[in-house]
Amino acid sequence: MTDAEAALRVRGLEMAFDGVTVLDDVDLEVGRGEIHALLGLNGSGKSTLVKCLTGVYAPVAGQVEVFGHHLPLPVRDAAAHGIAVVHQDTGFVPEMTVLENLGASTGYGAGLLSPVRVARETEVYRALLDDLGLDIPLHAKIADLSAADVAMLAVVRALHVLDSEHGGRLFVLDEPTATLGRAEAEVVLGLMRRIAASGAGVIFIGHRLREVFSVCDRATVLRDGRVVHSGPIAELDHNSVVQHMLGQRVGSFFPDPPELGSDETRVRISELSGGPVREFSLSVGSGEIVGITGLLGMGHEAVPALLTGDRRPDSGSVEIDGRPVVLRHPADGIAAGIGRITADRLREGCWVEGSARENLTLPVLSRFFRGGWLRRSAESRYAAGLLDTVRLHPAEPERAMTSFSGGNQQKVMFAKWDQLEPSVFVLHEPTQGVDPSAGRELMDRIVARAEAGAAVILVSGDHEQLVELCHRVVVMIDGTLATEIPRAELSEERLLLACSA
Ligand SMILES: Nc1ncnc2c1ncn2[C@@H]1O[C@H](COP(=O)(O)OP(=O)(O)OP(=O)(O)O)[C@@H](O)[C@H]1O
Repeated sequence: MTDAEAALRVRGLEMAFDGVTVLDDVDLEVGRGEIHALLGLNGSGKSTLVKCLTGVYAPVAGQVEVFGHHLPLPVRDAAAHGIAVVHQDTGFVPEMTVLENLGASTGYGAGLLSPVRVARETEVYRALLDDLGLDIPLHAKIADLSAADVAMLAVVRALHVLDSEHGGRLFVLDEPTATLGRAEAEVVLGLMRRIAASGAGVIFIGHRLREVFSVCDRATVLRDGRVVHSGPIAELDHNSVVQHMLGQRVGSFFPDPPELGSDETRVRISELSGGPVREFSLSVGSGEIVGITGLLGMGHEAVPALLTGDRRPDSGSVEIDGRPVVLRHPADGIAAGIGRITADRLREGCWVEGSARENLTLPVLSRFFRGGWLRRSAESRYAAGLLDTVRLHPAEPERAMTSFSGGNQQKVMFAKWDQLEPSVFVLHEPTQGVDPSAGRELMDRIVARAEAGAAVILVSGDHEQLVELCHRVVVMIDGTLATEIPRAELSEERLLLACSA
């Protein structure tokens, strides 16, 4: 690649946390107009590399060139150098409105004598959202939006930086589609193609390899902080990518669901209504894995909160093992034996300021008190054991959640709920942000939980996962159950058709 063709050149990048090397002599080249996949298992160093490019972290050594300009390290004011990023953690302030969040990120009205120009900001962002076909109210609070809308807004914000006077040209997307259904992910992928076609360099970090293959030109694979492969995407396939990530051959990416032994109903949901969900009925048997899906906004993403007491239903009933359960509060769900993995781990379900131990033992803390004293070492040993069950290495329970990679945070959340051996396990996008190998491990655990007798409800926009893992899948349209597809008839095409019917 000549100087004129390169959007980004990274040479010999080194980064360490507390003396532990996490990026080791990393080279990366991204051309103008190219979409470049940055791939690797959870914790392989992808996000850290991006954070070095944006100045969040100061690398120990290395060189970074953007469009032929050598950037002194640590990078300062990445946007001014033309680098726009959508991070996994969007950093939006939940209590502020969409407009306030977007405006704050580009510094409107930041000076003493430059008041916030609400009308102008509204106009600019309305036009950007309209351009992308997004119907997100600018005056809604971020906290009230779905995870998918928030992901889209993060792209809008980065796009605005690219369009701004800073004139950004290198667009980095760190798992922008992780919480999105297929149709919504397509919007983001389409946006990436447009940005690349305009001559920008695009780095795409994602674990959904189908998306990577559909949109990327070249790929670089990191393993334990080192580049183990870099080249055209056409030279790779699903298996070879995963082999590069793992450094060894892998088996299937999905386990089969367990054989169904009995037709005993574990959970019966009858005419449940609340939020966008209307008169939703579903029965799931012991050992059964049932998927719920739909296009964004069709109500499937609101079902988990109704089933776990996070949102009080307006009407309808839920029975577990023939006994009615009242779901007014999350504690009601836990008491009834309902476990829940939330789709948005940073906002719900995870205490990000806490350690892995504090997160893991929260639901069972009383077990570790003796004579009014917390037996910290027993608690810590127990937490380490749980980390081992999800093969999280290193199994260091005292580490802050913020220092775990996104996929490893998801593993901690899984272990937290799985330890309670729920009789109904409601999983909302359980493998989002998890690499294919760790995803397989989590899915094995899901199957094991079903084999142990739980009714598993898998709410997901990942059609491939639903097809492989579920005994049947129900599709929601306009808040109600529209179609039910048995395993024998399940295919991604069938699901897509049912969702868009
Ligand atoms: N602030 C931090 N302090 C200490 N260690 C960190 C910190 N941030 C990341 N790490 C460690 O650096 C390594 C690389 O993490 P990074 O988040 O870059 O991985 P990743 O490839 O982006 O993973 P994922 O796909 O799960 O997002 C991991 O071992 C992680 O635990």
